Amino acid sequence: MKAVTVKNLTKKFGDLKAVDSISFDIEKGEIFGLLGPNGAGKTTTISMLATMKNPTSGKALIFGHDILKSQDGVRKSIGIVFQDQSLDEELTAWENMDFHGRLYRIDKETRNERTEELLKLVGLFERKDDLVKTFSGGMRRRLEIARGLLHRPKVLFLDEPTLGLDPQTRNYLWEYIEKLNQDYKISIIITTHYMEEADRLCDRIGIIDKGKIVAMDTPENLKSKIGGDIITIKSPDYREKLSSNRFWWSDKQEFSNGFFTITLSNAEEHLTEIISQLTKLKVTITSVSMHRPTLEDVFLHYTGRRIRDEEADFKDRMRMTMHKRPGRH
Ligand SMILES: Nc1ncnc2c1ncn2[C@@H]1O[C@H](COP(=O)(O)OP(=O)(O)OP(=O)(O)O)[C@@H](O)[C@H]1O
Repeated sequence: MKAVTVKNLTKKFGDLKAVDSISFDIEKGEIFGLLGPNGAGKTTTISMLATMKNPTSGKALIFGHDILKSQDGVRKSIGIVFQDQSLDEELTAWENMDFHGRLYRIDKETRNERTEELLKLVGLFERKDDLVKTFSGGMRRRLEIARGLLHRPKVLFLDEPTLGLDPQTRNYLWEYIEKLNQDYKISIIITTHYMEEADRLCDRIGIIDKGKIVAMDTPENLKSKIGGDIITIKSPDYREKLSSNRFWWSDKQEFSNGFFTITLSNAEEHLTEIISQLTKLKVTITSVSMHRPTLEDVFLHYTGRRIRDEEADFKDRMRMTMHKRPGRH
């Protein structure tokens, strides 16, 4: 049986199709990523799968439980860590876990056993008696993940698990996520707008834009489908200086957000010539870089746009500011 089956799932808010007829399957033990910019429809998708929002149309099953007809069955099968923190800051780590266990009617002995095991898994056992309000952002996120696993879900939803965390904490969290996937063999659905996160963690990725899945495969296959190497030239006036010019060196050229991107094989052999041609045409070149295709290139290839990192970073900063406000739970 598939862990998750999604068929033509759609969610409309008024005229807006936030999720537009998406379909995918997830295997048992697989880490599946939904990668896309802010507003792409990632949170809405997992809210429907977690029975928190009803779809406008379409169907989804979690280990055979229909998200509309068997909501209890779905809820028992899933653990959720959403973007907004939902821990009680005035309770200790242990108390937060215990409270959650009671909600799921887990008996005391099992609760204690699992709480100890999970707090050890996420490296918080030593801090079990400390109030959550003394925890850093990364520790809180780890505690939320441990809590989401307490009732032994078969599928774990992680909505932007490392949003707003610094790179080092993000790395630690990735290690914990990998470890729990290996130790518990649970299926994990991650939403993220961080390409590196999707690349590192996910067995397969669905690239989502404006409510639609535009590509779906393993990170490696997605990148290799791009073909060749990528040369990125930052230039404010490329478009105006070259207008409709196309060069022999590649039929794959994109211009987006002030960056001119050329895809071709053996890029290093052609780089000097490309730069000299552009210089002759008086194109202003601010910087040049050359790399193997990344998931950002994959996104650009399928959508003609970049994942708007600036906007995402702005959102991260806003969230951090909000979380630092005293008294926020
Ligand atoms: N309750 C709602 N009412 C109206 N529009 C909504 C609602 N929830 C989401 N949307 C809209 O649906 C679209 C998809 O939002 P969603 O939150 O699923 O995106 P996302 O990919 O998760 O991005 P983010 O990480 O910013 O949350 C956006 O245009 C958003 O404004």
